[in-house]
Parts: sequence; structure tokens; C-alpha cells
Amino acid sequence: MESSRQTGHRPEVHRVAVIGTGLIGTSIALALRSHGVDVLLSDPDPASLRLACDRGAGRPLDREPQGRPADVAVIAAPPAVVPAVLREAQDRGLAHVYTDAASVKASVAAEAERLGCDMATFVPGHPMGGREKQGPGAARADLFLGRSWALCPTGKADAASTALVAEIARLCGADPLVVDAAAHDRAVALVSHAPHVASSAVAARLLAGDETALSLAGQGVRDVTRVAGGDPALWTEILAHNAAPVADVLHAVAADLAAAAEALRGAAAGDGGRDPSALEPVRDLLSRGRGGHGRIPGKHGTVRRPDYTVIPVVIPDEPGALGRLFAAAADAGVNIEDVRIEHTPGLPLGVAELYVLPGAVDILALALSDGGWSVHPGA
Ligand SMILES: NC(=O)C1=CN([C@@H]2O[C@H](COP(=O)(O)OP(=O)(O)OC[C@H]3O[C@@H](n4cnc5c(N)ncnc54)[C@H](O)[C@@H]3O)[C@@H](O)[C@H]2O)C=CC1
Ligand SMILES: O=C(O)C(=O)Cc1ccc(O)cc1
Repeated sequence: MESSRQTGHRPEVHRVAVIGTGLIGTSIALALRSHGVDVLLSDPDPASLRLACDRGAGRPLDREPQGRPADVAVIAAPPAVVPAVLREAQDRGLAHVYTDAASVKASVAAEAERLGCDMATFVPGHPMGGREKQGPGAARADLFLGRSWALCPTGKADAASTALVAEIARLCGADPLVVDAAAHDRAVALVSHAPHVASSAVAARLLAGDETALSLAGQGVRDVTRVAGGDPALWTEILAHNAAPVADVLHAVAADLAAAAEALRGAAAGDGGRDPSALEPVRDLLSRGRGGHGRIPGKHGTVRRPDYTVIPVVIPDEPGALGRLFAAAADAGVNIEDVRIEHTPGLPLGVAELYVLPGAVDILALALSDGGWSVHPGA
């Protein structure tokens, strides 16, 4: 794949307009705000816009008197609407330079060109960080830390436009990577889009599982199916815009799965699965899978997500328990950076996993233990 990482001079970004204040737009806005960038926000959904503003991601664009253009406008809306939104923003001179965040690049750029957008100032982009949740409530300023951020300028893009959009990526803690749009789409078919469908296929089987089966679910199935929690409407749109490359990967995955199922069926029919040679295709798949997993690079770049320490705390499954736990942490002067709840249906207790900065672990563990909580640091 043709690609290059950007280096060198860093242009200054003072003012950014973010159009689409969902998960990605609000995360970008929060990251830019943390660097003191003036951020203007817009979204056709007033509730999304209000929540993004209330979270400190910026102020409403439509309350701004038509002033000087922003340095950059970021369009963080679903792929199908990006070209029309771009055209409209360029027509009213919203910014000097434009980018988007859509998960597919070639079709979006082609449609923008067809609509007569100015391709000299449009640098299509794709931040490779995300979540399976939507909307501004799920946004995080650190969503893109240490991730790649693809930039796919067409041949018509100004170098200065590309440099400015690369700076947006860097301010969000990501590594900008210039890559051809078609190569980008083939790459994300392999590393994002087909994995999403495969995850959904595994997760869809769970609909047929009974309560006993589901109560046995551990971390493995949670890991494999996490992204299947994404929005089906958005993902159908993403897949529609990258259909052929995704189909190629899925056909190969399906062939591997069919061969594994066939081998297992044969082994079960023979001697109950104990003949090791019957399972050779399965062993081969597992070995290749381990090899492929090993090829996923660690997070690159110098910026890393903060290393939080997890403190598991047993909580009763009753109204107000979490509130009391958070209040106890606040009394101890400790900020909870993130929280996950593990709960087994039918049991009166669950576990709240509190994510805190390493320096706060001892203070919080002691304060919670003194307060009668069942705390399990290091578990
Ligand atoms: N969800 C993820 O993990 C990632 C998504 N992306 C891409 O980012 C873009 C946004 O996705 P999310 O933030 O996840 O979705 P989201 O559903 O959280 O937010 C999308 C926002 O766009 C707004 N919107 C819809 N039509 C609009 C229009 N015509 N003009 C302006 N805003 C409009 C919606 O009201 C909504 O607030 C998509 O293109 C997606 O492919 C990129 C990286 C990761
Ligand atoms: O949930 C995650 O971990 C993701 O990586 C999500 C994601 C979804 C869509 C993208 O275009 C890019 C990233």
C-alpha cells in the first residue's frame, strides 16, 4: 500500500468547526478544546448539539455571527451525507480547509467531486479510533490517542490543506498517515469492516442461546462481540460504501469457517473428535489465527492512553449502590476515570470495576475498605 507518515512543520490551528456532534465529532471537539482550540459545533439533531455543548466540546455554530472562516471544518456525519454537507459548507465559506471522518473514502471523495466540491481544500480523513456506542454522550477526548488517522487527499488537494488536517489529527493525539483512498478502503475492509461483520455473525448466534448458556459468558465472547454493539444503520451504510473489498475478505473467512466446521463434523462422526489428524484443518486455522493476531501492531507513536489501574469492588444489585460508591470515591478525593459493571443475572451482587490513575489506587482502596466496601485491588 502507498502510504507515508507526515513529519516536519506544524501549522497552527486556532478555530475549528465540527459538523455532526455524535461520537466522533464530539470526541474530536473535546480533544481540540483540551488544546485551547476555539470549536464551533453544529448538528441537525438539537439534543446531540446541546449535549455536546454541555460537555464543553464547543459552542453552537448557528449562534455565531457570520464572521471569519474557521481554519478547518470537520464533517463527522454518516458517509452518505458527507458530500452534500461539504458542498453546502464550502458554498457558505465556513472554513479555509475541510475534512471528514467517514469510515470509507473512495466513494465519498468521488461523490464530493461529482457534486462540484472544491477538492483543493478538501482532505478526506478517517480517524482509526472509535467505539461501539453512538452519540455525544459516549465521546471521549482520548478516543484517538496513539491511533492512526488516515488522510486520503486526492491529486487536487493543496499540500497546505493536507498539512492543516494532519495537525488536527496530531492535536487529537493520533498519527496522520497519508494513503490512497482505494488502498485505504481495501485496508479497512480487512482490519475493521469484515471483522465487524464477523463479530456480528458470532453475536447473532447468541440470540438462540438460552439463559444458562448466556450466564456462562466470559470475557472471550465479550471481546469477540464488542464491536457488534455498533449501530446497524451506520454500519450498513459503511458496508454499502465498501461492498466489494468487504465481500472479498468475508468470502475468505467463510471458507475457513466452513473447512473448520467440516473437519469437526467429520471428527465427531468418526471417533468422537479424538483422531488428531481429522482436526488438522482446525489446527491450521488456529495457528494462522494466532499468527495474524501477532501481526497487529502495538499502539505506535509517543502518546499513549493513560495507564489506568482497575479496582474491582463488589456491589449489591440494588438501587443507589453505584451512587454510594461514587460518593465514597469523591469523599476520598479520587476521580473515577472510567467504570465497568460486571453482573451475573440472578445473583444479588455485581462487580464495579473502577478505573483510576495508579497514584490514587492505595488512597481509594483504603477509603473504600474503611467504608465497609468489599475491595479487591490486584484481582
Ligand atoms: N463509530 C465509530 O467508531 C467511528 C465512526 N467513524 C465515522 O464517523 C462518522 C460519524 O459516526 P459516529 O460519530 O460514530 O456516529 P453518531 O451517530 O454518533 O453521530 C453522527 C452525527 O451526525 C449527525 N448528522 C446526521 N446527518 C447530518 C447532516 N446532514 N449534517 C450534519 N450532521 C448530521 C447526527 O445527528 C449525529 O449526531 C461516520 O461517517 C462514521 O463512519 C469513524 C471512525 C470511528
Ligand atoms: O470500536 C473500536 O474499537 C473501533 O475501532 C471502532 C471503529 C469503527 C469504525 C471505524 O471507521 C473506525 C473504528
